[in-house]
Amino acid sequence: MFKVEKMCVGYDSQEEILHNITLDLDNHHPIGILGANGSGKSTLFLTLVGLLKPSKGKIIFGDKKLGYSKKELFRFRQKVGIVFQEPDQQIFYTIVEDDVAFALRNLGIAEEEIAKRLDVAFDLLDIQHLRKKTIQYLSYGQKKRVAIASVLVLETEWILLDEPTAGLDPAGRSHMIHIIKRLISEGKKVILSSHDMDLMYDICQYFYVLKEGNLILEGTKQQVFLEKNLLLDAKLEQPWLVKIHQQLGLPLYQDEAEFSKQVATGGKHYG
Ligand SMILES: Nc1ncnc2c1ncn2[C@@H]1O[C@H](COP(=O)(O)OP(=O)(O)OP(=O)(O)O)[C@@H](O)[C@H]1O
Repeated sequence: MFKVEKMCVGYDSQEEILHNITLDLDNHHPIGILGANGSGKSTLFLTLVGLLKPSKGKIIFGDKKLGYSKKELFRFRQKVGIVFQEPDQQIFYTIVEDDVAFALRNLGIAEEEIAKRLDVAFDLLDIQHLRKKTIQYLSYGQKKRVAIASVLVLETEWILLDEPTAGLDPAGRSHMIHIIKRLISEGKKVILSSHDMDLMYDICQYFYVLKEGNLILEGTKQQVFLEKNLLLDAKLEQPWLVKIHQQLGLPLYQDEAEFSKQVATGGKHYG
């Protein structure tokens, strides 16, 4: 069980950033947290992994209220991993493979097992060729993939990805989408945060929309993306596929692939 109940969060006691947030993260994977700049997505993620402590409310994980002792957080982080928006926030070592192995060595995992996990992660992220490189000289997109690798090797049940495509060029963005879809198909429970509406529509099944630290909308694709005015109010746009649906009266397709298939087969469901 992974739930959030009536949670308020601030960085200090003066200003509350998240207000009365309730989330049920167990159903409808993958989950998308939508919100404009400054709406509180990163703050929510920091709280979901126990780096920030709610001033009110609670997080429930596996039937228990999350505790904040070192021991409890250590155990929790074996289950829930986070990839920060800025890769530099989670890079500690100079050489890629040392950095990715860092947490595993801290956990006392055998070198043979570490080598195996690194290989799997490097293959998945297509960064085998970077393993001996100095991280400092990598491109932003390459650093992002290294940051994901360092979380993947922990083999957590959950992965939180904060703005995974921010700062990537179109090729980097497509590659990142491919990586996220692979993670999902391999059974990871993924929570994404982004204001990239097309990406979120394509990947996620259930959505929470934040506006100025308040949860203003939640639901499935149908329930969230047809709420044009609420989305605009949250400074978000409808995904292009939804705009087409509304402008042409087409059915709301699950994703681009379904849309293309319908168009190619003569759109038998139109009108
Ligand atoms: N370390 C901090 N100390 C104090 N306030 C902070 C801190 N980090 C973020 N904030 C404030 O919290 C609010 C929410 O910021 P947050 O980074 O969570 O939003 P976001 O939705 O992730 O934005 P973005 O899309 O720009 O990354 C903002 O008003 C921001 O100024």
